[in-house]
Amino acid sequence: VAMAHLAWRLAQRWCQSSLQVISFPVVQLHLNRTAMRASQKDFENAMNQVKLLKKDPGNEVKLKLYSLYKQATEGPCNMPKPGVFDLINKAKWDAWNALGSLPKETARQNYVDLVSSLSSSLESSSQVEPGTDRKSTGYETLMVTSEDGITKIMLNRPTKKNALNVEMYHEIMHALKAASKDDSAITVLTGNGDYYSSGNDLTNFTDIPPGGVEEKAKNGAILLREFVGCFIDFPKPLIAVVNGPAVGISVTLLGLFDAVYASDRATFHTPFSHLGQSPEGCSSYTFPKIMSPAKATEMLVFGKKLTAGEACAQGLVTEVFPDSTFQKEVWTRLKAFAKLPPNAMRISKEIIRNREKEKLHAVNAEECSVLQGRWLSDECMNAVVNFLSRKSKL
Ligand SMILES: CCCCCC/C=C/C(=O)SCCNC(=O)CCNC(=O)[C@H](O)C(C)(C)COP(=O)(O)OP(=O)(O)OC[C@H]1O[C@@H](n2cnc3c(N)ncnc32)[C@H](O)[C@@H]1OP(=O)(O)O
Repeated sequence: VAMAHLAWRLAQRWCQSSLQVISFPVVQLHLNRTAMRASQKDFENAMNQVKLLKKDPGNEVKLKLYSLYKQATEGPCNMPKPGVFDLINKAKWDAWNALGSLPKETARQNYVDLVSSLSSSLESSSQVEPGTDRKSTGYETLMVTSEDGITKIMLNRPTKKNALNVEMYHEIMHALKAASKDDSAITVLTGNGDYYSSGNDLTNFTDIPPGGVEEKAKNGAILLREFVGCFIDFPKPLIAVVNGPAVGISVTLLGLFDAVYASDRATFHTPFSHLGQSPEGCSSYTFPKIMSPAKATEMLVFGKKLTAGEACAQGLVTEVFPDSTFQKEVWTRLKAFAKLPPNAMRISKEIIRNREKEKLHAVNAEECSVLQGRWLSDECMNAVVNFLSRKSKL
């Protein structure tokens, strides 16, 4: 009842503000309007043009762009309809669904035409030369780039401290799968803005499906297991560039990375007991191994927050850098790593990880099953309600 009440209050608030946060599909390159039928290149150029618009075209246009983009890339909407309280995703779903069986080619052309009309009415900030970088397309919660042998996956919800919403979980899995197959030598995860990540987006708990909270918890456990599984199985060196504070699942996952570089501004906090929850990301296994059972207990059970220096002393962080030189020093180092023979790095990682893989998957399954129960507990529900009704922060 408390959750439903809260969700309703959130819905009322979001009615006024939610559409402000609908983000654009992204990509690159500039517009070519010579062909009658829009080519894939025209489409990509148009997507980049959208990204460069200086002025916000308004929610209605953004929804139109979103729906045409989805129709052009995925065809008719066959996603389940989001719940009534999930206002942003429902607005997006409605717009996409309204396009019915519009052919992909027509959607692509309409997208290009719409962007063209916007570009002439709204000044764009700059032109990006074709092919100057390799930003990946279509992510709403991430910025993914690939250059110098490094695929960089940047969490990109800075106004929400890079909290992981359901879409971000899916996009990270997608980006990791793509990175595992691309020609980069190493993969980096980092955050945009002042936080690395504030962990699970606590509003994930408010969108209750028709099957109720039990179904929500079950779906959450399935998603979490698949998500963590992607980190367990990732085949290339995976490096975390922890640019600021990290909370919850963004901390626990660090035990599955091959190296962790942190700014001295970063902190590491897993307040699971405070939230009525329990450890995930295989941390119930990796943390005691990395830092001793007692130190792991201080973090995972008592919620002790570590500074970057402390996390380094405990072995969770590989090296700490002053914030003022963090990016420069870390990326210089990463570029040097990326020049090493990629197959040798991959095979060396494999031989290290293979010893543990089965165990890690078993731990992941158990943690998800325990968490599924925790999410249904009063302790957890009260903690989430308190955060969302602004009664508490970490
Ligand atoms: C499929 C499900 C898998 C679940 C896996 C299990 C994972 C577990 C975890 O990760 S547990 C950790 C959960 N995270 C938290 O409890 C953090 C909650 N956030 C905070 O305590 C604070 O926001 C803060 C300390 C991170 C930052 O505080 P402050 O600097 O004062 O900023 P704001 O609080 O004003 O935050 C700005 C803006 O971001 C929103 N926000 C921040 N973190 C989260 C979050 N985790 N979930 C949802 N929203 C978050 C915050 O509400 C503000 O939004 P607003 O501007 O008010 O719209």
